[in-house]
Formats: sequence, structure tokens, C-alpha cells
Amino acid sequence: MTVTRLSFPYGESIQWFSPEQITNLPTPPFQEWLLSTCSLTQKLKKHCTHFEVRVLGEDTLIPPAKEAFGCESMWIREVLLVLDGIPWIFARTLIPGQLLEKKQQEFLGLGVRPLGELLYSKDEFVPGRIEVAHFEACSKIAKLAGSLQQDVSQELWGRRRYFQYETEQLVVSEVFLPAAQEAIAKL
Ligand SMILES: C=C(O[C@@H]1C=C(C(=O)O)C=C[C@H]1O)C(=O)O
Repeated sequence: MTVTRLSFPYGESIQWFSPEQITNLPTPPFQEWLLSTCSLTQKLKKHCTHFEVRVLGEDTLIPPAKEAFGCESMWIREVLLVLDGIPWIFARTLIPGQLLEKKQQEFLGLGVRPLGELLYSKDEFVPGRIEVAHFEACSKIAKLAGSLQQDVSQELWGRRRYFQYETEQLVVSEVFLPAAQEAIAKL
């Protein structure tokens, strides 16, 4: 199975933790990537010649209860961040309808431009704390990695970050695929 728009939405209910709650955080250098507070896109671009955002899907959907944070509908965007043709990151962004209305042109007009260009280029989006999660080989995200022809030989790690805009907040989740974990370990 290849990951296409038919896979969207690919999200699954995920248990997120603050890093302090995790005793077996990955060791450096991967730990530094997982907890980095700067734009992931900017970090990734330094490690490739060609950077690509592959949009798996974008739509306004009823979010899973655990992710709704009181919203009836949310705009969900799922992408792969691809370095020199190799998918490194599965990223999922949830934006409440009220926030989408305020910045509709910017969000709906993103296309294959990285969301980070919007979030980090202006100080109107205030980044919050980072949470982490790990995914077993049987998880849906591991199956996504498998469909990208990436063997899941170790648990996968992801991070989630809220960004505040006025009274609303969006949330960005990024999962490091096996190719990313293997490449980062060699840096
Ligand atoms: C938030 C950022 O934007 C990246 C790009 C995304 C997108 O285009 O949908 C989503 C998450 C991030 O990996 C970032 O660069 O840090």
C-alpha cells in the first residue's frame, strides 16, 4: 500500500507526555531533534539538497474526542516532509474552525509550502511547550512507515506542540520516521 490521499486522515489517538515524565527518552543527538524548539523545517533543510512537503490531505473534519479540545470541527492537514526523496517526518496539524476563519487565506493557501514558514515568520503565533510520544511497531504510524518501505526496527518517537494565536491555539504533531532516526543517529 502506498501512502496517498486515500490514507487521509491517518491520525490515531496518541498518548502525549511532557519530556520530564519520560524515563527512557532517546539519547542525543536524536533527543536534541525531538525536543528542539526551533522550526523543524529549517533544521531538516540543512540536511538535504531537495526538501519537499508532500501533502497527504487537508480537510475540515470532526476531530477525535481526545483531540477536539472543545471544537466541533477542525481543519486537519497531514503531510510528509521529504528529504532528497526520502520521507523523514509525518506531520499532522489540527486547527480549530474559529482560528482557521481568522487566517483562512494563509492556511488554505499553504499547499506544498511548509507550515513552519507561516508559524515562525511572524511573532503572532506563540509556540508552547513540547510534548513527546513513542509508537510501538504495531502502531498505525509504524504501518505508515512500512507503507513507505521503511522498516520499523525500533520504536518511533514524535513530538507535539501548541501554537497560540490570540485566544485560539493550533497543534502540530511530528513523527520521526525510521529513515530520519537512522540518519540523525549518524550525524
Ligand atoms: C511547524 C513546522 O512546519 C512543518 C511543516 C508542516 C506542514 O507543512 O504541514 C507541519 C509540521 C512541521 O513539520 C516547522 O517547520 O517547525
